[in-house]
Amino acid sequence: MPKVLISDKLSPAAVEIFRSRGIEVDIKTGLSPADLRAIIGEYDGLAIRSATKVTKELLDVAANLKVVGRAGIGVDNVDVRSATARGVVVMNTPLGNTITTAEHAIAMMFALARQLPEASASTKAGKWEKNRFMGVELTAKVLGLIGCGNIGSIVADRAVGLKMRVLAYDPYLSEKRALELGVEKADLDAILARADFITLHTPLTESTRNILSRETLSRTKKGVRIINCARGGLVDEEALADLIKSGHIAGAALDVFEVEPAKESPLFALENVVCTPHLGASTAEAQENVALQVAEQMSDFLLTGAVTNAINMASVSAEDAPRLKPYLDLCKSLGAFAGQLTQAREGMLRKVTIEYEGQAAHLNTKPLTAAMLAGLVSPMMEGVNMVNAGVMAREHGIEVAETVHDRPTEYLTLVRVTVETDKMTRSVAGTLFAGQRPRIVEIKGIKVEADFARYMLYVTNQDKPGFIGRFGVTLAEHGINIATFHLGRAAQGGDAICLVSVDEPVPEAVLATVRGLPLVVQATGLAF
Ligand SMILES: NC(=O)c1ccc[n+]([C@@H]2O[C@H](COP(=O)([O-])OP(=O)(O)OC[C@H]3O[C@@H](n4cnc5c(N)ncnc54)[C@H](O)[C@@H]3O)[C@@H](O)[C@H]2O)c1
Ligand SMILES: O=C(O)[C@H](O)COP(=O)(O)O
Repeated sequence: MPKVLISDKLSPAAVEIFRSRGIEVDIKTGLSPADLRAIIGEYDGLAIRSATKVTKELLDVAANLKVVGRAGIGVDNVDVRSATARGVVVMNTPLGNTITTAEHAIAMMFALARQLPEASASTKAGKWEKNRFMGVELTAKVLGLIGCGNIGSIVADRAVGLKMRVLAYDPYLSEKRALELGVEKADLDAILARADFITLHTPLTESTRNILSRETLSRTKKGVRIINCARGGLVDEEALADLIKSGHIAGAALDVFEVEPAKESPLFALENVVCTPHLGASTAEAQENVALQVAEQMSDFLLTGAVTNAINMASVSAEDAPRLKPYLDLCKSLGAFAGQLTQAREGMLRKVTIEYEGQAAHLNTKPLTAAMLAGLVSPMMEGVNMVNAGVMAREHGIEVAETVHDRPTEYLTLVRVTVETDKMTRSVAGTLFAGQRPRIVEIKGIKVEADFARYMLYVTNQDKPGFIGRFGVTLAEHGINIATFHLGRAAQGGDAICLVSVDEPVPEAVLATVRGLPLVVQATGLAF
């Protein structure tokens, strides 16, 4: 039974889902990195929010970990690169808290415009300072959005409802989408120059880090108010504090900070600054949504192989997962077959072409290609699986091409892999027998029909009398029992192949003897 650790505060809905799906779950929040490292080896899944840091050091000792599920959006607390390298799927819940976070940004805008926190504190202190708190109206003001994805779009929608004019800066925002949202597509300079309020809704990346820097902040319209409910690090906090003190910026509302938990900041002492402790996603509704979603997604993955909302792997829907399962086995085995032959012949792998024909051409081929690559490169690289095979292949300079054929095929369904090295090109094709059982049907264009077996021996030879007898006797002399025996040839008297399944691995010394037999071109032992 898979075992999952919940290491941040998640709605109890998650626990219920895991348990109802038969997954063992432990809840241990607030662990130190060392304590988490000490126990992570026990778990197949780790469910987190933003507090747990999934570092390379943690992943290095997470021997059984298969999936990290982020109940929320941002995965900047996860070393996705290291997770991918270790073959761990990282998934998030991209829509569960978007409305709640957009509402927090709007709430922050109102709080800033009317100085609600200070007014409330002053009133509760019995001061009744009616003349101190003069606000500004939002109607007809310009709101500048930096980032107009899921959350930015909802903020835009609400702001349009408030009769604000909305400018949006987002390199991926199309004119059509801007029109639909009722926003004006703008560049960053236009936002800096024209916006009365600027709100950030991008992830923290190399291109967005410090997007509101001292330099860009100093080019904002005088009296602008800044809202950040996205990520700390998007705004230079020190520069922001200086420009508020100088009177150029009228105020700021921050839910996120460069260092969290934020215990001190030059901004905390300022009147026109509203701060919340990363509460953007903190509503009962959003937390229920993300907890349910992450638990469903992680359970589906651990129990059925379905992949939803993964950052580092192609999706496999719950509906597709059972249909793809035999194909994943077929592709992994075909890849392993081609990979073991290629390794044996010591050519540098340059290019892999994967062709899908018949029923296979109508499937979600991305995971199938990933499984094929995993099988193919695993004889050459350690720790490869479907998550990291593509990255590993790319890192080793292997070009990967995928072709889907819409043409009649002899088989109901067919997958072919062609491997090019600097010495040769070789292809292997397979089908599913009775829709379930992976079967090899072609090697190097030569027809052959064989099931995959745990141990196999692949021999190429000249099609002349005498080979089969000597080969059988050689194996018998070494006590190797042949379970199945399959032959194929390109033409009478031409190149021939022989694929046998055996009950145990064929020792290298026996392979050497087989290679020395008359008519044998090469012999390779295979394990699946
Ligand atoms: N405060 C919170 O509790 C809270 C809650 C949820 C999400 N968030 C954060 O909000 C951010 C946005 O979330 P989302 O769901 O809208 O993500 P999203 O991926 O739907 O949208 C992000 C948008 O940013 C745009 N973008 C990327 N680089 C950009 C750049 N250099 N300049 C301008 N735009 C750029 C993208 O094109 C995309 O449209 C994330 O970082 C997320 O972690 C915070
Ligand atoms: O990216 C997110 O989803 C938000 O930052 C929410 O973070 P939290 O789950 O820690 O509240």
